Amino acid sequence: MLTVRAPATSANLGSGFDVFGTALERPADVVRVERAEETTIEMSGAGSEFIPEDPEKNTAGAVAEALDAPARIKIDKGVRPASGLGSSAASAAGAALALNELYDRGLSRSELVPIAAEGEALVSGEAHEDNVAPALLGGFTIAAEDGVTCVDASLPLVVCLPDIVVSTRDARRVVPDTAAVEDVVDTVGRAATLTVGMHRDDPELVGQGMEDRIVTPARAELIDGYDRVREAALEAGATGVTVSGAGPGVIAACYESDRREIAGAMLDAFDDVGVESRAYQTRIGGGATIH
Ligand SMILES: Nc1ncnc2c1ncn2[C@@H]1O[C@H](COP(=O)(O)OP(=O)(O)OP(=O)(O)O)[C@@H](O)[C@H]1O
Ligand SMILES: N[C@@H](CCO)C(=O)O
Repeated sequence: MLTVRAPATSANLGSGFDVFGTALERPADVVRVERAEETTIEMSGAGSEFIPEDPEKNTAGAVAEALDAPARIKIDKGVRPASGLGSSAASAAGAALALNELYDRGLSRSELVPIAAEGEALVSGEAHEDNVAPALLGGFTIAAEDGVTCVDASLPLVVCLPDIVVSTRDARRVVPDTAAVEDVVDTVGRAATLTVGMHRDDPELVGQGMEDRIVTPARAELIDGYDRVREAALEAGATGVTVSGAGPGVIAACYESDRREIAGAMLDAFDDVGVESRAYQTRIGGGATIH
């Protein structure tokens, strides 16, 4: 079978709601495909018992449909669903790259972004591209109306995933409909700072740019212990902390030398509020790869 490894991703990064995303070096989904008369999906791995194998309800199935590429698809989940680590997007991006190759469709990775986003539309109601873009292209991505821009960054990160489920669909319901002009001005400044920080692989600038007054405060309410975990990470040396994607994952930017201490502090802080969690010491990585 043709095999693709598709990385977890972290969307928004605070100031870039529905626009910014980064590929993570780990964890990842492994998607295997072979030609078939009709699409079937077999799931295994992290949280796979909660993911429908019906192609009409699975992000990989939506991609097979969009590419008119029926296949037997096997997905080994490294990324638990409803995590804020782009679980649904990893399978969609992996399937898009794999089926494009299997059927010789000849589409570029950029052209596959809107196709993989069909999978996101299936599960969250909107075809936002901020997870599938980095999952396909790697690095730090800016998914805007006019297309995706990619920066080849490799900043160290810690992502802590509590044993809480927050679905993207639910987390989108708490996003405010309006924002005060001064908050929009603050967001523009922070988003610009973060973008420069990514170009320079500068943890301080990226950390400053991860602050957000508009979407993150509403989402933080859905994550038990968020404020405590954020404080603990900052005290341990994180340069910025925010909700990863729609949550419940929490992401910290940092220097490599502080990663281990930050991971421990975040785990302890979740533990203090009675929530089990696991931490990934990772960095911004590349996009999906064919094996
Ligand atoms: N192949 C798939 N992998 C993961 N989740 C899937 C897949 N197909 C369908 N789903 C469904 O998508 C939902 C998980 O997607 P959701 O967007 O809520 O989480 P996420 O991708 O981990 O988070 P985020 O987008 O915030 O990073 C679950 O309801 C799950 O059953
Ligand atoms: N930008 C999306 C990412 C989650 O899939 C959100 O925050 O809702």
